[in-house]
Amino acid sequence: MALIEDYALLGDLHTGALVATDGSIDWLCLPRFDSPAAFAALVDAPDAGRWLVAPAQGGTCTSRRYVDATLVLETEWVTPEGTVRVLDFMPPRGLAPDVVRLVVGVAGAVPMRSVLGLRFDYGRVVPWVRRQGDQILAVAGPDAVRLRTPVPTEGRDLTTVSEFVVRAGERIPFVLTWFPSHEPAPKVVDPEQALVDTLDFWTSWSDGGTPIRGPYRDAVKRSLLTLKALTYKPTGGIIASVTTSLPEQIGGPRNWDYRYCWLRDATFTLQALLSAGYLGEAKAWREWLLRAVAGDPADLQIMYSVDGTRRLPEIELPWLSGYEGSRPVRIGNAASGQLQLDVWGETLDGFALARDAGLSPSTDAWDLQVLLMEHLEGAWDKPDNGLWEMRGEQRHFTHSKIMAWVAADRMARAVRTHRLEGPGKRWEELGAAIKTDVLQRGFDAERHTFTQSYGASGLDASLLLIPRVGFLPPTDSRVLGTIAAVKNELTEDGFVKRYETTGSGDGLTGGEGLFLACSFWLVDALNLAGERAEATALFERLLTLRNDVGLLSEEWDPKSGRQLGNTPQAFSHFPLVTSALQLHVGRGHHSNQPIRH
Ligand SMILES: OC[C@H]1O[C@H](O[C@H]2O[C@H](CO)[C@@H](O)[C@H](O)[C@H]2O)[C@H](O)[C@@H](O)[C@@H]1O
Repeated sequence: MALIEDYALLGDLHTGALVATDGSIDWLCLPRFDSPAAFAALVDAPDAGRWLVAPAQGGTCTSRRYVDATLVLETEWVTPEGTVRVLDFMPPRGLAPDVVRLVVGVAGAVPMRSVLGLRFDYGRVVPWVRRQGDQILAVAGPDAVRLRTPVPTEGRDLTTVSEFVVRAGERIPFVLTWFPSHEPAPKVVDPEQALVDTLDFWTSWSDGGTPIRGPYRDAVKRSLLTLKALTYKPTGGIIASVTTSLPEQIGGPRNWDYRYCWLRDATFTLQALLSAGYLGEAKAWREWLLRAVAGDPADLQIMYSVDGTRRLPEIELPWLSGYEGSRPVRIGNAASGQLQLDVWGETLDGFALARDAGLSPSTDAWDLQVLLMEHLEGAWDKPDNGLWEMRGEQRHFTHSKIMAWVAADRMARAVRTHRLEGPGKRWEELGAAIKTDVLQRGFDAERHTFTQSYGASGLDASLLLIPRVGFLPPTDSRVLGTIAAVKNELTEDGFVKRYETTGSGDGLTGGEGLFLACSFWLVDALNLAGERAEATALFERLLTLRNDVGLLSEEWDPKSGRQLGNTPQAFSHFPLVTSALQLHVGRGHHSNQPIRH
């Protein structure tokens, strides 16, 4: 079984595939990020669908890398018979999704094997497969897949197997294409041309941002490419991750479906993309948001599907055994029905940032911001589920209230400095009232720290964001006290937990790993407070947790030294970008300021 950090990402801005170091694609949803998986071995076993292309002797590759700043993956095996590379990629989407695997002989003559086991509907449906000339066609229900390759294929144990030898200088392609089963098969792509197109697409996207300099350039570029790969091109929606149910603790039940657009995650992603000069993505995000949240602001959801669908019922898939036995495997996400008050603040903060970063104004966008703010005026003092989406009793989360202050502050500022129309004075007064409330009820004067919720003693790493959002100055003693308390009580091996799960009342059993985003937020809080050396040291340790191709999942287990949770995770890659850029420029920035570097 592959480790979570064994996976590299392929993507075509509609969906994504995960390839393990043994050459097996173990996860692929077709045709869209949140469609049923055709390869679900990731959360079960090879029987649940996968596609292996590797030397016949099997085993982990010798090395792999992405080709320059692209999502073309090059996996190399040095074997006793010779050396072979497999180039894996998903070409920019034409009419249909394709996965291309190009086997390239480098030296000697290497016996190779391809084993394709398609299992539609998350491992459940074995398609009917028939041969048509040099291609095979697999059909079941709404799904059809065509595999085209010049090497012979044969059916074996409900899989399609090719055994062949690749010699130095030879290039042997496999092209897999999905299409709706009721439609004619799409035109076959030329694999070599598709390679050129894919390299061009990613290279020109990567060159399109503000040039990144400094020691963390490569890490930042890889994170930006990963964030871009998590955007759904037709709508501009940004998903949290391509996977569902990779566990927050091996064997545990905290396994969630992240193939959706959280307003919180998308706004943070926007901070990273805007700081890197990607205004086009910011515009697409704004359009997506305007469409998704249209309607009564009271009905705002914290998350939507990539096309803005609201209903995301959470169900368990009992036939899947889970990643290393971590059950249940879930699709859909019940958090979509929760009240998470921070989302208003993050969204309005995102709009403020976009304004200052030079995104052209839009009347619709301002009207929406006013409606959101007006709704929050009547809702900010309610108990909620908080940004960690706790499933226990609702309460007054300090972070949620701080983000309500952010909303009021950004809106009052927009009226004041951008001359936009609205009751600026009223919002200023509201901001002041929320601040007083937080300072009185969310701060434990005896321990000199902010607390997770009003009147409670537990801590919460989201409070590290206080200086970044500008709620208090970074060297305010209450901020420094909170940083010290988090470091003392919420860290393990220097990395940060989001909160202590035991006794937290989060409504869930089991525990979880250290949360990577919170560790980056500690970097930012230290950087803002002038502790640059400590911030840099922690940031550089965080970089060592990335896998061989620069990817991070959501969490880290310091005991086993393994990544945990869904992968790759936007919530880990966007703070990598914003922390790195702030370290590059030598000072911290507020969340609504573009990081000019
Ligand atoms: O751990 C409990 C919750 O975990 C998920 O939420 C987390 O991921 C979200 C997407 O990245 C992020 O926005 C949120 O802040 C995180 O807590 C899961 O989606 C929830 O259903 C679950 O309750």
